[in-house]
Amino acid sequence: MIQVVAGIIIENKTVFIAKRKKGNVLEGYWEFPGGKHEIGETLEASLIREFEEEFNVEIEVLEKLHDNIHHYPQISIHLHSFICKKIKGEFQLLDHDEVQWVNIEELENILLAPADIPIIEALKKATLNK
Ligand SMILES: Nc1nc2c([nH]c(=O)n2[C@H]2C[C@H](O)[C@@H](COP(=O)(O)OP(=O)(O)OP(=O)(O)O)O2)c(=O)[nH]1
Repeated sequence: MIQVVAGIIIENKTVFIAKRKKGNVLEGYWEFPGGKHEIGETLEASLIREFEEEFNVEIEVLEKLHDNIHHYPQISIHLHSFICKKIKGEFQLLDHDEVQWVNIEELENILLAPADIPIIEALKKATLNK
């Protein structure tokens, strides 16, 4: 089982998602950006590192949103998602094919990585009265 972190950034009621690059596992699927947790790091530190590596932005990790285990044919992942905020920089496309901001209600019409599907409900609940 690998530990994976994913960051959820909401601005103007839309959420930031990125399309996985051609040639990567889950190529063409959209994800909440992040990546594998590395030994010796906190989950939050992994997420900050991944956003810097993949988009050259600095984020602040605000709160845990959800976590779930998903079994892919080749690998099982424990996915931890966190609500984050961009605090510095403009998004640069360094490791994805595309990015977009989508309304939370539109997320279910997007080809999200299968492990990310439960995050949609958690996100709807968390933002219900906001
Ligand atoms: N980053 C991210 N990975 C996800 C999500 N959903 C999901 O199933 N995954 C899977 C895809 C991969 O099997 C794994 C994360 O791997 P990754 O390739 O993004 O990790 P990484 O940036 O550390 O990549 P690398 O060092 O192996 O190149 O988790 C998601 O929302 N975000």
